[in-house]
Amino acid sequence: MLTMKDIIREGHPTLRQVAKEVSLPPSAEDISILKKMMEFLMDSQDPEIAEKYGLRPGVGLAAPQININKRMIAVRVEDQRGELIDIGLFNPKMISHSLETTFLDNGEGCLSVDRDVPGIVPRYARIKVSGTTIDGENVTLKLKGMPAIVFQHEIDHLNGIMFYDRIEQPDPFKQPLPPKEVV
Ligand SMILES: OCN(O)CCCc1ccccc1
Ligand code: NI
Repeated sequence: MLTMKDIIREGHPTLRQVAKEVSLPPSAEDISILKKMMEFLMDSQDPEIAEKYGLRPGVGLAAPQININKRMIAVRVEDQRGELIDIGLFNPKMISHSLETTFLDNGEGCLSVDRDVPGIVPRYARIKVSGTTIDGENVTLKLKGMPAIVFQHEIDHLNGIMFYDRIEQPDPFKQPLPPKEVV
């Protein structure tokens, strides 16, 4: 099982690289890696297992965070209806997004960042993501709310982007402007 020692921390060069596309159909090895990433999220969200193995709870994980420079992400998060989105994707791609932006009031964190970095992290409010599942199925997901935010955080990792890169400086709590009204 993956534990925190498998997760690289900021300063490790892999977190700043652009990850490579996974060749499809996925190899047995890539499938195994993505399954382990999904299992990590499940373990990290189980209070007993998380406590036993010292896991920080996570709602998403990108392969570069375990020092694998491949375009693979796992997401395990509830949507606003309380539906669990529990998915691993090869080569996820944001194919469209809303003009409208959103953000988490308490900002974001990262399993690869062992410090609090306060500030507003602007994200698109609604996105469409395409990708290939563990079963080799091509899917397109329409996402909003927390799932949309988590997917954007994970896809950023595949492009070497950390959440704090998006915090407005010097005013980290400056509210992003709403999209211009189309008159
Ligand atoms: O890359 C995933 N990871 O570092 C775990 C934290 C995920 C996450 C936390 C807050 C908002 C969006 C995503
Ligand atoms: Ni992260």
